[in-house]
Amino acid sequence: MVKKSIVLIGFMGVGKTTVGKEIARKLNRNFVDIDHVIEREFNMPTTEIFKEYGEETFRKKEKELIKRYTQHRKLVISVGGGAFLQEEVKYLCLSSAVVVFLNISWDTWKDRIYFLTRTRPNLQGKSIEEIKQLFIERQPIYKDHHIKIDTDNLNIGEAAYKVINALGTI
Ligand SMILES: Nc1ncnc2c1ncn2[C@@H]1O[C@H](COP(=O)(O)OP(=O)(O)O)[C@@H](O)[C@H]1O
Ligand SMILES: O=C(O)C1=C[C@@H](OP(=O)(O)O)[C@@H](O)[C@H](O)C1
Ligand SMILES: [Mg+2]
Repeated sequence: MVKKSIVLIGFMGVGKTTVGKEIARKLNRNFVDIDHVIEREFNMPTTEIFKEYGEETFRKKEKELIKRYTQHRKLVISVGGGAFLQEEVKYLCLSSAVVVFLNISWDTWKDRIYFLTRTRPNLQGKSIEEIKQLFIERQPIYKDHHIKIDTDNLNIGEAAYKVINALGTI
């Protein structure tokens, strides 16, 4: 098994946090969810950070923390769906970790929307058409990765298993 840290990327709600936790449990590694670390540092949920300080401040902190955690080996790290908007973050992850893109189709994703809007500032106040547009616009930022896993029709355990299997092949 690779000794590098594993970084999970993909659109909001694809399962980076839940699947990441499960991968870490199965591999007996420590798990870091960058959004959770940011929320702990600001002592408020992401939605409040966006409202109080703005997205730019959030992105700055996100980059700082990703820089810190990608220096470690053997972690499983879930980054937010917008982290790869920052070229430096993308470069840091690709050069020091194994980047796993969790992929989901729009058809599967749209059935999850009701679980997500309350906690995702970038979905709030948007119509389904606008969210679909964001989903499409975001796809290019995930195109650089080491492993791609299609998660449609997989439950959380199956998705974690598929990632671990793929890690064994590189
Ligand atoms: N493979 C899956 N099948 C069904 N539901 C899932 C799957 N992966 C994640 N979920 C659910 O989708 C929601 C968002 O998952 P989460 O891990 O927070 O996504 P992300 O961190 O990518 O934003 C949660 O309610 C989670 O339980
Ligand atoms: O895609 C985005 O812009 C964001 C995704 C969120 O993480 P998840 O991808 O874990 O939902 C979180 O970092 C923040 O709300 C911004
Ligand atoms: Mg998450």
